[in-house]
Amino acid sequence: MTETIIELTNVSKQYKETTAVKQLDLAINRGEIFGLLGPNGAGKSTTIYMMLGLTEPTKGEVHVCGVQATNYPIEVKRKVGFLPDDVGFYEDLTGLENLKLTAKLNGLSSVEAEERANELLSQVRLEEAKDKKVGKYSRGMRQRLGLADILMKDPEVVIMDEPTLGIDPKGINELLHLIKSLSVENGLTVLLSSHQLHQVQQICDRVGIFVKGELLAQGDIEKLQTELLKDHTYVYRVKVNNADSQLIEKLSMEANIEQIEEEDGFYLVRLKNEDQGELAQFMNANQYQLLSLERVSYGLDDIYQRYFQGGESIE
Ligand SMILES: Nc1ncnc2c1ncn2[C@@H]1O[C@H](COP(=O)(O)OP(=O)(O)OP(=O)(O)O)[C@@H](O)[C@H]1O
Repeated sequence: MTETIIELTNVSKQYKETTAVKQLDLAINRGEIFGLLGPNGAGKSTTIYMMLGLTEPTKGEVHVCGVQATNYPIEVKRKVGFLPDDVGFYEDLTGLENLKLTAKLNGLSSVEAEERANELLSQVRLEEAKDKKVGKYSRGMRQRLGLADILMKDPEVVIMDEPTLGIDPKGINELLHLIKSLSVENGLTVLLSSHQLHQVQQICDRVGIFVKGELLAQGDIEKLQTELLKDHTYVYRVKVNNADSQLIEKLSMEANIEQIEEEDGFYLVRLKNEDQGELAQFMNANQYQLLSLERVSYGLDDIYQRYFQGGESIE
């Protein structure tokens, strides 16, 4: 049976004139990896801070592990591990020494701390670097140590804000696979934010697409594909020999035309249905010489790049 572990109900966050998050309903299930996907400024960090009880929603309710996050942030902190942008470690101490300190702060004895720290270092694949000073770690290694640090308190949920930022491609792959295996092995619920579709696509069970504070679509990648691609099924790339300034205006008055834009000397025309014959007829009737007419097939990545990455919302 699925159990909701993070639940946002009609949540909005207003900063003066900026609406950072708008009427957000979101339910994340225990054990799943959920990706908050969206361009910069979409409202991902604000949403995460509200889940952690670090900022108060202007409207709506946030529950995490059954706790009302806004009123009980300390309770939430006990159950949720948060990996911030850059975890503050003692740079002059080794990875192992840093983790042992965290373990002791969590109430473990010296012997237990040593044992648990070593266990976690091997889980995050840092055994070989455990005696190296953290100041010498790469960003990817720091993030992995950060994960070990939050796993020390056995959290039910791990939340990460853009965890792969500033890491090289190999490090990104290692971190993403590590997140996936930690979630599977420990039954951890993971929420991570990212502006990179191909990253969340690799490991997330479900993804929510955020644009300008609104969750425009959510579901597994397959569902997102279907939902987002359905609006982009009938797109044609058209080349006209004698195009003039009136072409777009005239064409947009045709019944079957949903949208038209110019790109690199071509027209990209989105039709309401498959009837491309109407397009050819229009050109003929208006004395435009059609040089080419071809169907464009989009992938999810194309749509994300085109309509979301730039911060525009889909029509
Ligand atoms: N403390 C604040 N005061 C005023 N406006 C804010 C504050 N925090 C965020 N905002 C605004 O709210 C909107 C959402 O920001 P948020 O940081 O949540 O987006 P994001 O998706 O996490 O983007 P990024 O990846 O750039 O952090 C932005 O327009 C931002 O400028």
